[in-house]
Amino acid sequence: MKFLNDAQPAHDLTYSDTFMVPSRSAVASRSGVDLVTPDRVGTTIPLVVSNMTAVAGKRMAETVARRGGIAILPQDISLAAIQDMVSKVKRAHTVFETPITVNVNDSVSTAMALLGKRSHGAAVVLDGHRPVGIIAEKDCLEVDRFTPIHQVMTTEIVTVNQDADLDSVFDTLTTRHLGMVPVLNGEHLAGVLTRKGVLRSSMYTPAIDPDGRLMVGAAVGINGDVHAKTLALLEAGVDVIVVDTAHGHQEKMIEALPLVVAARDEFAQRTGRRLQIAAGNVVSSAGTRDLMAAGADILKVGVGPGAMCTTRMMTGVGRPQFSAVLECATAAQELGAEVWADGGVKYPRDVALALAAGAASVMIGSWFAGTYESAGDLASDGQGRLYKESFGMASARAVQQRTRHQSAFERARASLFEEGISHSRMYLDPQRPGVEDLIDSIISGVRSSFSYAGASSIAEFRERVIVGIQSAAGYDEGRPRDTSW
Ligand SMILES: NC(=O)C1=CN([C@@H]2O[C@H](COP(=O)(O)OP(=O)(O)OC[C@H]3O[C@@H](n4cnc5c(N)ncnc54)[C@H](OP(=O)(O)O)[C@@H]3O)[C@@H](O)[C@H]2O)C=CC1
Ligand SMILES: Nc1nc2c(ncn2[C@@H]2O[C@H](COP(=O)(O)O)[C@@H](O)[C@H]2O)c(=O)[nH]1
Ligand SMILES: [K+]
Repeated sequence: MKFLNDAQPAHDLTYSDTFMVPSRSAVASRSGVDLVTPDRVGTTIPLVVSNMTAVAGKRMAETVARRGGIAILPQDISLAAIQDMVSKVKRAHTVFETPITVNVNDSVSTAMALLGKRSHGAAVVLDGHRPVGIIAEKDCLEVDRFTPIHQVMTTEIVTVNQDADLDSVFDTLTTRHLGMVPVLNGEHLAGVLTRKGVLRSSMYTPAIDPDGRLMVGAAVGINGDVHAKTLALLEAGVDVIVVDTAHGHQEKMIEALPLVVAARDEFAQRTGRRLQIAAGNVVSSAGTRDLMAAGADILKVGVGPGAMCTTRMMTGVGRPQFSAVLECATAAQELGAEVWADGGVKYPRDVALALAAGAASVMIGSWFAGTYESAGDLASDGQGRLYKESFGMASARAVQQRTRHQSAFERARASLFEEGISHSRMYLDPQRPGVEDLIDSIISGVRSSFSYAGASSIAEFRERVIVGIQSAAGYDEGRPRDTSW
């Protein structure tokens, strides 16, 4: 990366302070841009879903991995729940989407409660294991909540065989005006396909493990038996370990990392698979180097940019994120490591700028909280707008949950150090209510950024991109206006 006119900034920069200047480009098509990440995790797009309880669960993990990213399951969840989630992600199909299923004898209220869990807008109705109908929200309007589903479902359903080619499935969906089709393996339901899903399968490459199953990561904290916790996550089948704490550049982290590395190496010796270890959060080259020396392969960068984060207002500590990523990525790459830019992403441009600063991948939490696939339950406000509740992992709410096994005194003490928001509403964008809709917009934005820079890969983008510094008026000029002024 070069600064425009070689102007070294006099102060630290946020994503909003920066812009990229187009260069002469030989990239003929945005579709030709390859976004495979250089962090050796195995993702094919540079997106990681934050380990936040309100965001990353099994539906998020499966959906994001199918499009080439990865979600990190939070450290606050019990091992049994992690094992269950990982096994569900690993059983999910890499092309067919996992449907919502209900039983013919379930009530309409059951279907209504489940429809908001995925973006299909409909559930497949099963009689035993056999699909016999489809139920959508429109079928549930103006009927009694206790009505059995078989009385209101659509029974004339079109299905496709699992061996059908995707082009013909797309044609079937288009000509029959269908939102989705169940995919059958014999009589059994193997998944569903939607028009957008078929298109996406032609544009994205799933993030898969050596056995061809979708990838998922998990986080571990720095307290307790870190070695045993890491081994348990590895045994559960996770594909990357994230050692996560607010202040990553602390000695407890430097002591914990070698324990994580030892567990990873033991696992590698037994299975032949050596996974990457991400650790953070840091915002300086000194922090980067110390955590690398302690064994981190990937550094997680960001203190205070997160949408749920009150650290900067509580403590004054942190660092504007563009500069933090730039400094840490430069230090990491000198020694053969990579960084993830963690937090503060609100627009596709922020992802492109994080990559310009040298990130190998970008972590997103709150933006993805406002989607069907995030972990929370869908709610509706007074005006009928749909939202999900989100909260920070250092909020009173998360700390209470995390410390539930400690003494009342310990819990009260921990609650004094709250550095996050406990309740926030993340509204679903009516145009982009599913996480894949957001991924589409991010990835199309980033592919386009790359083509403006004349880069067809992350390595080339880093090499070629020219970054300028703008005033608040410069940023404002770039915003679209949806009303006259
Ligand atoms: N990226 C960011 O800006 C931030 C992210 N978070 C996220 O919140 C979650 C919880 O993290 P965390 O609060 O570290 O909780 P943890 O439960 O992981 O505790 C971290 C440990 O580090 C000790 N510690 C020492 N100094 C600090 C410090 N300044 N901040 C926090 N811990 C410190 C704590 O001791 P003691 O409690 O006794 O002080 C505790 O033992 C994580 O997912 C983290 O990523 C939280 C804040 C900022
Ligand atoms: N200071 C805090 N930081 C938090 C908290 N919960 C999460 N986080 C960090 O934010 C990012 C996600 O950023 P976003 O802008 O996409 O939401 C996450 O990965 C953590 O590093 C918190 O309670 N306090
Ligand atoms: K913030």
